[in-house]
Amino acid sequence: MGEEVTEKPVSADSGPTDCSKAEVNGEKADGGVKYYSLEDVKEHNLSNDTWLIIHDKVYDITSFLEEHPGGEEVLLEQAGADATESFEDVGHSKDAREMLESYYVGELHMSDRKQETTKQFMDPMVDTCSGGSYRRRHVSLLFLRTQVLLRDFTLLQAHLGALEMFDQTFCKLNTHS
Ligand code: HEM
Repeated sequence: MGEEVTEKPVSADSGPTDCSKAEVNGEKADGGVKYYSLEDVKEHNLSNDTWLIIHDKVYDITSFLEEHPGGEEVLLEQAGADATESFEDVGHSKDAREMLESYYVGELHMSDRKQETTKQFMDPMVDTCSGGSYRRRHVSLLFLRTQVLLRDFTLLQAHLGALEMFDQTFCKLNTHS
């Protein structure tokens, strides 16, 4: 293990035009972005060659293992795999997210991406790529909507009460006249 990824740059005329057509094994699509398949990433599961996938991005974190404040072990457990969930479960800081950039090597191939993750990327409500924050946002939105509905319902009840009072007063006036 620990072998190099074969990088075969694609020439402009023969190369794929979008990442869904890009071939695997670190092949470049237009724009110079490299795409790796899940199988490619799996090969980098050693302590001297450690890759991770977080939010469909591929990171070579070999040099970071010893620096990780959460310890080397937790990273090695995820070596060569998708660590998005564990990364988000810990609730890493903004600093930790920014650190990721230094280890970026490419993108996970479109065909290996999970539906849910792709949806998070496309959802304009999401300002981070965090699955946790996606869920939290939806729960709080649901909470807000329930509050609005309850408020509307209370207003409606008050409105109906007022109408009833108006009707009663009007009827009394009519009976007296
Ligand atoms: C390459 C990706 C990662 C980076 C750059 C990173 C970075 C960091 C940083 C900077 C901290 C300090 C606290 C903070 O600022 O949030 C931290 C803490 C931690 N990380 Fe990571 N981390 C990565 C991946 C992971 C993964 C995949 C796991 C779990 C499997 C993990 C588990 C932890 C834990 C448990 C702590 C807490 C340590 C503590 O508070 O005692 N990290 N990480």
